[in-house]
Amino acid sequence: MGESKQIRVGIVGASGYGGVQLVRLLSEHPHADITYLGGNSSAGREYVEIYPHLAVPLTVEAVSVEVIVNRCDVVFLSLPNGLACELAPQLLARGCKVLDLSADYRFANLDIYQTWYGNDRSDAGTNQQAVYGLPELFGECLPEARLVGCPGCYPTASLLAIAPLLKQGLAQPDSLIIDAKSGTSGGGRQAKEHLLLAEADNSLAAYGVAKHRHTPEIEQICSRLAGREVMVQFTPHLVPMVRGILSTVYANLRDPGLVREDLHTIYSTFYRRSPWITVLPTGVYPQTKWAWGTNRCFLSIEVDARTGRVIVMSAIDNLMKGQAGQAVQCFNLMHGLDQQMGLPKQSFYP
Ligand SMILES: NC(=O)C1=CN([C@@H]2O[C@H](COP(=O)(O)OP(=O)(O)OC[C@H]3O[C@@H](n4cnc5c(N)ncnc54)[C@H](OP(=O)(O)O)[C@@H]3O)[C@@H](O)[C@H]2O)C=CC1
Ligand SMILES: CC(=O)N[C@@H](CCC(=O)OP(=O)(O)O)C(=O)O
Repeated sequence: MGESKQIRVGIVGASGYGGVQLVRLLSEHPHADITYLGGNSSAGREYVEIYPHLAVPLTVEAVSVEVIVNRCDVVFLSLPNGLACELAPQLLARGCKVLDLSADYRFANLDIYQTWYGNDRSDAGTNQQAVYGLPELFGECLPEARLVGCPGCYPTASLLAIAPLLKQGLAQPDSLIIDAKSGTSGGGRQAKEHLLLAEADNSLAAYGVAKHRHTPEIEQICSRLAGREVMVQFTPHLVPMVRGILSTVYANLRDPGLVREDLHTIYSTFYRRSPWITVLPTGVYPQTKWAWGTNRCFLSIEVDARTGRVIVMSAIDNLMKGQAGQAVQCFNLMHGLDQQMGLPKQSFYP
């Protein structure tokens, strides 16, 4: 039974791509009232001026902890990395729950965060309280959570593909190779040269090879699942499309005698209580377009009997299951609500 009262929510970073998804979803959520929108360069602007199609009658305000804690029960921080770790300790101390969409609260070990993100931190105590917001793996921690570190988009797609392999000991952990592709909205709304239409369109390239900051995030959770240190090979690519991630994972099977039907049964059982995960029929491979605008993750499992490798394909919308949709799923579970509440189930197609 969920809470029946309305929950007062704030969104900081409301003008960004994550922020606008949150406004879209939460303005239609039956148990949420948006009471605060925060920003930096957009502060002082009417939200309808920034996003006329949403017709939300609020003004973006400069960030003020005092105002947020007076007006909100929960706040979503959809900000560049390194800002949430300044705000969250103050918000939590004043009784406001926090869902952070950046990387600030994704790492149990802050040394790893500091190595990869370079920000100095003085909030180790706060960081210890954070729950990694991937409900299909850690959902049981969410009802008690006051601080959620929502996962990155590539880690979400990749970990949902990998989890059954490691949790059930089906694959050799150090053989994991992740080849992932993202649409350009993954880079956010801020102007960046490589995301200009003339640069990104009609072209395909890898980036961050052997050094992308989602590598340690994926490794941290793989290590938890495998019960020992795991390293992965992760290569992201930029695709000339707006939304979507397709993550293709390769691993050596411990038992090369397994066939795809066995793995299909194992994955279907593993995700039997996960309404946002669809394990596709054998031989059907996912398209990012099937997840567009929804919180769904489509998985497909194949085995190459010649090499003894399993190949798992995972498709999500990076702005939904990879970001704002997943944050709303976590918000629901934090408040005893149905995890599907306020989240679209069917995509546009074509
Ligand atoms: N895009 C994606 O697919 C995913 C992104 N993420 C993470 O989510 C977070 C948000 O990403 P995204 O929405 O793409 O980013 P955007 O660049 O689209 O938006 C960033 C937002 O942060 C605000 N902001 C920046 N600096 C400040 C500041 N000093 N004070 C207050 N507000 C500030 C901006 O406000 P203003 O316009 O007013 O300056 C803007 O609203 C990032 O940490 C990102 O890594 C996670 C998963 C997926
Ligand atoms: C296409 C593209 O540029 N994608 C982004 C992923 C954004 C994200 O989720 O990164 P955080 O860990 O900072 O939240 C990137 O590769 O940096």
